[in-house]
Amino acid sequence: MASPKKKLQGLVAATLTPMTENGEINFSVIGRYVDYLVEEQGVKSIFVNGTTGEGLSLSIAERRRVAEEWVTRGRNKLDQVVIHVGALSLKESQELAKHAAEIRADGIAVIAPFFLKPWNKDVLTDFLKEVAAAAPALPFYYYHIPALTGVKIRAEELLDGIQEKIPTFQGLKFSDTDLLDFGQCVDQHRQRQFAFLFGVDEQLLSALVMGATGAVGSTYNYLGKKTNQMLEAFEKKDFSSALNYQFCIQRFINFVVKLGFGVSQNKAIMTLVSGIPMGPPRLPLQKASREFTDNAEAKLKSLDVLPFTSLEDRDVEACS
Ligand SMILES: CC(=O)N[C@H](C=O)[C@@H](O)[C@H](O)[C@H](O)CO
Ligand SMILES: CC(=O)C(=O)O
Repeated sequence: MASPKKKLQGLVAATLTPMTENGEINFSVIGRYVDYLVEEQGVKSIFVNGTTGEGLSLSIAERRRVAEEWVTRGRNKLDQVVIHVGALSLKESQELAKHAAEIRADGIAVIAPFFLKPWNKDVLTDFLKEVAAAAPALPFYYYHIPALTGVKIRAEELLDGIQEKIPTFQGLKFSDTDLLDFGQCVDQHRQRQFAFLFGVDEQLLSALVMGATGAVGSTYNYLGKKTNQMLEAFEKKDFSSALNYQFCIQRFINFVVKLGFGVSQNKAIMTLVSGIPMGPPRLPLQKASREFTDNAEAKLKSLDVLPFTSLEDRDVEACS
């Protein structure tokens, strides 16, 4: 059984998968990427090969190599490296789970299969159980993202009795806006020491109120520092500061959502903010436009959330 050694908590960056202009994975920048997260963003845990990492658009061989590179580069620098091993094929998912254990990742996460779908809780649990069993020593997290998988089984229902079926079950990554469902997951399992990781970055403060123990998200790659300030304010019960930080983050996310925001745009923003080239996404995604990047840059500057912002760029929106 998985040792509930260290609980996954705080901010977890959902890593982007850097690519070269001709669409191959650019392994050479992953070391710099780790240092950037730790030193510039104060983010010490990562979630690899998920939505943001285009995990489902990579081959199994690529997913293995990407996972290996993050684990290797993150050694002695990162707290935890969780690998998303979800796939449509149970066999592939098991292979990836086993591999994650071999390379000594800190945990695995799985989304619901989304083409031929499980239609009820028991079938979904059976699938997850088979994957978890391929890595019996690794903490297992269910990754709930109904808008993308189309599997709308409520997390609260799924969690009911799950540890009896999946002894390594250790928590939930909840990427949905249904705070009734999320709150009931926390309420019903509080005593079990599960990790409740929220995945809608622009609403994290509401999830903290509901008992989230951490968060996994794409924007922590470049808004990690700002979000950490929100977490600190929340810890200190300084709710008005926490709300100011959340609103600041929301102003940015709301702005880019209106322009069209997803993995491609996250790659462009991360390249801009960190200076580390993330490259284009892989088809079926398309590279963000130059216009998007220019607009996002101007917005980040006006909000004063980034190191590159100079005082002259401040305006009334600036978040302090
Ligand atoms: C659908 C998706 O990619 N969700 C991410 C994590 O689950 C989030 O980090 C979002 O990118 C973020 O909340 C912005 O909407
Ligand atoms: C956001 C997230 O958790 C993912 O990219 O999978």
